[in-house]
Order: sequence, then C-alpha cells, then structure tokens
Amino acid sequence: MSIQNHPDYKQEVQFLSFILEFLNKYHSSLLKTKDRLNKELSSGVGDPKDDSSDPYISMIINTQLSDTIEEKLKKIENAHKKPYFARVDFTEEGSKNREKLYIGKMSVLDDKNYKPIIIDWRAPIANLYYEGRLGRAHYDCPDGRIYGEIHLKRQYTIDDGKLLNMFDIDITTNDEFLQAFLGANADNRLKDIVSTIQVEQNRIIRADMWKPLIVQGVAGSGKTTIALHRIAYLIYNYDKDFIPENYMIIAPNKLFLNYISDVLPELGVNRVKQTTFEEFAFEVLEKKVKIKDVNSKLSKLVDIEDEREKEIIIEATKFKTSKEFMDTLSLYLKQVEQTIIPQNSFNVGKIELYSYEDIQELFLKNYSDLPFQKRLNEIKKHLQNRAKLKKDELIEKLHRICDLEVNKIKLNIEDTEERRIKLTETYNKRDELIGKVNDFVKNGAQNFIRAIEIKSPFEYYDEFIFSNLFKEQALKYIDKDAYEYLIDSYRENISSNLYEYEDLAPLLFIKYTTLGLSEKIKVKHIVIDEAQDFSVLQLYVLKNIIKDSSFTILGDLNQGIHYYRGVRDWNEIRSIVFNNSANYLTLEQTYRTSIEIMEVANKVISHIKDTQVQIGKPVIRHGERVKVKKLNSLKEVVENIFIKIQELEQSNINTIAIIGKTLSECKEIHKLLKKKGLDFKLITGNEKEYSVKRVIVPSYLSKGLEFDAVFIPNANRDLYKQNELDIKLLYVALTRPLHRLYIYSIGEVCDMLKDIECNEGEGICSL
Ligand SMILES: Nc1ncnc2c1ncn2[C@@H]1O[C@H](COP(=O)(O)OP(=O)(O)OP(=O)(O)O)[C@@H](O)[C@H]1O
Repeated sequence: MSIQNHPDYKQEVQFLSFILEFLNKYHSSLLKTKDRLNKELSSGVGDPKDDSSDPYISMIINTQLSDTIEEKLKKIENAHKKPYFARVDFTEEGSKNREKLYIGKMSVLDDKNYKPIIIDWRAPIANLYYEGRLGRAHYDCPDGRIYGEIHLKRQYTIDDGKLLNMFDIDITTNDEFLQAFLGANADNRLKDIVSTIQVEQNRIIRADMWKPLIVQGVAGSGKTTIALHRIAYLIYNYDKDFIPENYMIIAPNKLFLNYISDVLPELGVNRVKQTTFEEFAFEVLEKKVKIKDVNSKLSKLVDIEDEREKEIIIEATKFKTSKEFMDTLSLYLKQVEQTIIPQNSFNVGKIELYSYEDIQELFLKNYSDLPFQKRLNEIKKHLQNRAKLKKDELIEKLHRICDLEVNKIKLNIEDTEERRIKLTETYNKRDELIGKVNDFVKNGAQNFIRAIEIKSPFEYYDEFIFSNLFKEQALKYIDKDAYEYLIDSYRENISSNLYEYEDLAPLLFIKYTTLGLSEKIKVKHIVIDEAQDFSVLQLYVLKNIIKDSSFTILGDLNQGIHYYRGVRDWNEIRSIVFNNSANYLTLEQTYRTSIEIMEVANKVISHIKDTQVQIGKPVIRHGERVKVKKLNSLKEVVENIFIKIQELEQSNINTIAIIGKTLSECKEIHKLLKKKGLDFKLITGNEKEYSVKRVIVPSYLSKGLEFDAVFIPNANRDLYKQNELDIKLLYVALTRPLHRLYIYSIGEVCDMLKDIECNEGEGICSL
C-alpha cells in the first residue's frame, strides 16, 4: 500500500509538521540565548550556563544538566532530520486514555505542561516498543510494573524531515524496517540502531547496571553496537548518580575507536571515556612506557614454523596472563609488604615514641586494605599525634633537667664569670633541645616516613620476575624452557626499555597495591569490547583495582585469535573474576552478513572441535553465492581483484577490504595493486584514523570492522592450516563482509574451505 493511502497518513504528516515547527522554535531560541551569552561572555558578565531566562528553554531535549548550548543545538539539528522513528499506542490499566507515544533518539517535552511529546528511546516506557506485542503488555519503571494494552505499533521512515514510509507491526523482529536497515551499505563507520534493536539485544542494553554482565555473541551479532547503546542507556537512566566521564569503553585499538566514534555522539552522548587497555594502563601507571606492538606476538606465532618454539611461547604467555601468575605476584607483594617498615622504632633522642612492632602492626593489620603509600600516610598521622602528645612532657622534662643543673652550678660554683658562663651554657643547651623537640614534633614523623622506601612498580616488577619465588612458582606450572623463554624475552625487552602488552596488567596491580590509584580516575562502569582477547589476569586486575565499578564484557570466543592469552571459557571469567556473580547472555543472531556468507563462515569455524564454538544464525537476507577461485599466482589474484573492482564500481558497493592473513602478504598485494593504479590503504595497526573506503588489512586487525565487499586473496592450504589460530583468523576475515565475499586460492584450497562444493573445471568452487 502506498503511504498516501494509509488512513492515518494526513494525521501523521500534520504531527510531523507540528514537531518540526516546535523544534525550529526551540532552535532559534537557543541561538538567541547563545548570542546573548556570547555577548555577555565577551563583555565579562553573566554565567554561560544560565540559559534559564528564555521561555523556550524549559522545553528540555535530553535533560542532561551538563549539556552545553552547543550540544543542545547539535541535538536539535539531528532531531530535526528524524525526530522520531516509532509510535506505540498504549492504554494503562485503569485508564481510558489511549496515549500515543512517539519514540525518538531524544525526548522533547512540551514547555507548557512538561509532558513528553517525544519519548527518549531509553525511557522505561519506550521498552513497550522493543519488547511489547499488540494486546496486553507491561513495562517496568521506578514506581513498579505498569500493565496495560498496546493497540498499535508503528514504525516510520523519516529522512530530512520528510515522512517517507510507515509500517504497522506486531513484534520488533525481523521486520521490514530491519531488512531495509541491513540491506543498506556500510559507510566506513558504525551507526546507531535505536529503531531496530532486537529483543535479545534490548535485554543486554537494559540489563541491571550493578550486576556484571558477560555477553558471548557471534560475529556480527551487534556486540559493539549494543555496548555503545548500553552506555547511552545507562547514562540516561543513572544521570543522578553518574556523569558521562564515569563510563569507560575499552576497545582493541585506536583504529577501532575511530571506527566506532560516531555512534555515541549520534545517540546524543558525549564525554564518555573511550580508550584502549594500553592507554588506560598508562593513565593508571601515571607514566607512558614503550610497549612492544600488541600484535607482534600474534604475527610471530602466525609466522613461526617450528612447532616446539610455538609451544614454548604459548605456554609462557598463557602462564604470564593467568590467575596463577597473579597469585605468585600477590605472594611476592606479601613479602614486600613484610619488609617495607624498617626495624627501627620512632624515637626522639633516646626516647621511644612508637615501637617497630606497633608501627608494623598498623601497617600490616589496621590499614591492610590500603595501598602501601596510603598506609604510610595514615601511620604518619599516628606518629605525629604521638609526638604532639609527648611534646609538653618532653619540654617540661628539659626544663626540670635544666633547673637541676642550674641549682647544681649555683651550689658548687661561686658567683663568678665562670658560673655565669656555665649557666648561660646550660640555658642555651636547654633552649637548643627545646628547639629540637619542636622541630621533631613538626618534622619527625614526616622524616621517619620519608625514609621508608616504596619503589616504583617497574622496579618491583623487575625484582619479582628475577626472584627465586617467581622461579619456584613458575616451574610448578610451566616447564623449564617456557620459564627461560619468559625470563630471556623479558630481559631482552627491558634492555631496550620495552614492555610486552602482557606486562601491563601485573604492573597495574603492583601500582595499585603499592602506590594506589590517582584520584583523577573516575571510572564507575567499564564496558569491554572484543573481550575474548583479554586475559583472565587483565580482567581480574581491572575488577580489583577499580573497586566499586561495574562491568559489561562482550566478546566472541570464535574470534579469540589471541588465544595464547585470551579467554577460553567465559565460566572461568565468571568464577575467577566475578565470584560467580555475573550474568551471562548470548547472541546467536547475526545481522551483518548474508546467509550465503555466514554459511561459509560457520563451516570454517566448525573445524574447531570445541563445545564453546557458537554457530551464527543469519537474519533472513540473501546475497550472492560465495565463490572460491583457484589461481596460480598472487599476480593473477590481483588481476582478478582488479577486474572485480571495476564491476563493483558499477554497483552500490561502498567499502571494500582485501583481508590477508599476514602483514607481509598484505604488503605484497599492496605493491601489486599500486602497480595497477588501484588506491588501497594498507592498514598496519599504527593508524589512528579510520577514514578510507578501500583497505588492505591483515585478518587480526580487521576484527570488529565491516565492509560491503571483502576479498580473501589467498586461502590456500599452506597459509591456512587446520589449527585453531588459522581457523579463527580465516573466520574473522570471512565474517567482515555485508554483501560480497570473494575467495581466491593459489593452488590447493585449505581444508576448511574444502567442504564447499568445488567446480574444478571452471576453477570455481561455490557453496
Ligand atoms: N538490531 C540491529 N538492527 C540493525 N542492524 C544491526 C542490529 N544489530 C546489529 N546490526 C548491524 O550488524 C552489524 C554488526 O554489528 P556489530 O559490529 O556491532 O557486531 P559485533 O557483534 O560487534 O561483530 P564482530 O564480533 O564481528 O565485531 C553492524 O552493521 C550493525 O549496524
């Protein structure tokens, strides 16, 4: 049915015009306020945040108190293009009023009665759109559960302020809206999905903030997107308790952060901390150290032929990122703790004010919850108080001694010049000692504490690695070769002032235990994306040092390419890190890839015989058949890619990636493509900006990204062997495209793609 024939069309167009008019007025009133404030600012009067005098200001768009006018203006401009995307008609139990709830990315309140004209998608009542079906429904709000009836659920396509389409639906699943959304091409940034959030995604977004949440989701199931929507949701619903700066998202690298950087501002959220684990570690350590390329170990493992060498590196790294390593480090820090306080008492002269034993007790027992440095600060207060208390007594004693001495002199020496000299000396001595006592009261405790050495986390870590304790413990878990590899590689790195990525978590723990965290770290909720590549140790340390923070952890074990350190089983994280208190949810539906592409990816990942492997279920969206073409050389592959790209240019394909296995393979292809005049950007892992539409990228750096079309230049059996790492690297590459996937193989295709029916005659295998 054409939209114009819809019985409510006229009414809907009228409503849209009303809203647009409303927003226009608000916009111009804000502009006026901005001008006034600018004038006031430049003339030095007025408070820039006080915009309450304007009649339109009481109409609130997203009631973030800290919003600046600039932010509000931006929000209105966005809202103007698409003020809402859905409507739910709801009658609350006991009421006769059928409310029309228009739902948008941000709320718009009527300035006269403060009633919402548009409801923010994050508001409790908006849950009716995501979870409710026609008929009896309910939603939860701070006052409890509200029951009622849904009469209508309608979705709108509005673009640039024009109503283009509308659909009446029942459930928000697999509807036309979603299909249209998924059929669209990837621009080179992730986007918001407020209008098509699915039920299982909605539950993750709206899950309780204070219960740690672990999400296992297949490639393309929306984990990254949901992570960002969840932050936006939490910021809106916990705005009284937290500010955006209290939220932190940790992503694998800067390129990825750049790739996701549009989503939160699109959702009207700013100032959320978006960082990598390394950057956060530098902030905690209050020092930037040189870190070996995060992917260097992975690329080494990808390249090494010698199986034993590989085994040693994996064993050593697994240990270095394990709970056992952490326990060993804790044992070492316990030893350090015992020896921090020197075996001296706190004395003034020969008088003991605090015994070593008492100071040690304060350090080890009374303040055992605090970092070493903070314990010393507390102990200093005790010493200072004791010194102050003793001051009068000491001074009185000095006066008494002096008086006795004076009497003695007066009795024994006649009133001569000699007696006067002796008396002056005695008084001087007394005054000198009183001065010393005063000085001691002022500085004694400080000096005592200052003499106690707390080393830097780097020094402690160094001592730890080379300690006998570490050797003894390590050899309980790993063999001698792995231990020696661990020590030798550490020594080699340190000689060039380098640390490994895996050193960061223990260093953070040492910093926390010894010196404590800077007040500047305000994090309260941590969202970790691509968490499958985090180690138990990293998560454990984060959980333990950011004391009362809560967590949302999202990842996909199928994509765990840093398997030598990463998560192998989410249950391990639940028990070791969260004491079994975390919720665990899964996402099986995949939204990115077509059915044809997902089937190939699923076949490949099934080669890992592990119960943890999760098979993705694609949303019903068909695409082109996947083809594997056998060729004889990389040159031929590049020729083929060249021709295909000419074809793709005629179609609606925006972003294209060539995904190799190793960086060296990518470099080679990059050179060949350059010769043919094709401009592709080689991604090496050091980029901070993600702006181009055509890239050549090694699989391990393509994690999290997506493209309209993907070329796998060589999936032959020498490159992709049937081992966990190769299977996962291939899986990651195969799950990046939205619409087209082209696979080439120079010679014999790898075993994982062999299952695909192969038409050798044409050199083409297809599923
Ligand atoms: N409910 C949805 N409606 C529309 N599009 C969606 C929805 N959920 C996910 N998508 C789309 O699916 C694609 C994959 O999402 P996203 O990158 O967040 O998934 P992911 O689970 O993090 O993937 P990967 O693990 O492969 O990195 C994106 O294009 C996203 O916009």
